[in-house]
Amino acid sequence: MSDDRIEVRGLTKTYEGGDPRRPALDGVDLDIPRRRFVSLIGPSGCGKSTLLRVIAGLEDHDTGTVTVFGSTPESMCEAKAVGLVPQTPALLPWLNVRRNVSLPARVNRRAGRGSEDPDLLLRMVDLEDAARRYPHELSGGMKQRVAIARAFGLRPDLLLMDEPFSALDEFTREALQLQLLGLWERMSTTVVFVTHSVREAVTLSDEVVVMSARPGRVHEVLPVDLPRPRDGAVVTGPLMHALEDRVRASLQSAWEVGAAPDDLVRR
Ligand SMILES: Nc1ncnc2c1ncn2[C@@H]1O[C@H](COP(=O)(O)OP(=O)(O)OP(=O)(O)O)[C@@H](O)[C@H]1O
Repeated sequence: MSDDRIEVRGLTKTYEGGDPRRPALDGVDLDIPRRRFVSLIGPSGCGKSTLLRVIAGLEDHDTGTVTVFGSTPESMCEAKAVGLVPQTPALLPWLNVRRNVSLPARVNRRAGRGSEDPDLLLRMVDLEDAARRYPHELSGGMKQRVAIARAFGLRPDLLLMDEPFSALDEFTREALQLQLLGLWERMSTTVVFVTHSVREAVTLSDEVVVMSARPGRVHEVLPVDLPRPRDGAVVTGPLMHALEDRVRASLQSAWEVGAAPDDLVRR
């Protein structure tokens, strides 16, 4: 057990009422060192969200072990050391943007943790001018920026993000990716990011974890040796395209594993 990484060993999980021959997770092994940005990608239903929720301490598992920087997921969760950004931002509708973003400061004071200056966070996601607006007055992209700023406000040791940009148009998505990287570089948080976009996974990550369905487990971990910052020249360069092709090929072979007859898969 190490305090400088997330360690997942032999993790299995079958949901109540689910078919025991088709666990959501079936022997997941994974190491994520502290301060890395790691993306999970894989076919629909391969268990990405389930893995995220188990690491977050929000979901039980059946067998195997999960330790997050030397602690259990549940104790990390209780200590407010883990943040979760879901696909749909859950903002408090009766609080304006600034008060939504400053909410963690109050929670953190109770948990004895420091927190980040809300005005700095709003600047970093380019929302200073919207500080007094209410959630119903914001676009989808703005709401997600508020949710991300708020999540970083907790100064979490670990931030788990479940397809946070999937509902956004491509232009907004790319702008938010850059803002997210800016926050991550400043806060040195460990980020685990679920996405269906190969380009997004490669743009953001130090490593891309490709998962297979049936069995739901790690198929391959691909390092992303692109320089940072990931500016225009980097994300349009030949190395970027080569890495995207590499991830696509891995996804294809992960998909072929999932498409194999059950008796072969489970042998
Ligand atoms: N609450 C639940 N109850 C029962 N089964 C569930 C539940 N949540 C997920 N599952 C099942 O577990 C498996 C993995 O689901 P999960 O949502 O983790 O996959 P995913 O890779 O995140 O999928 P997607 O990419 O479509 O979001 C699927 O077969 C799904 O139907």
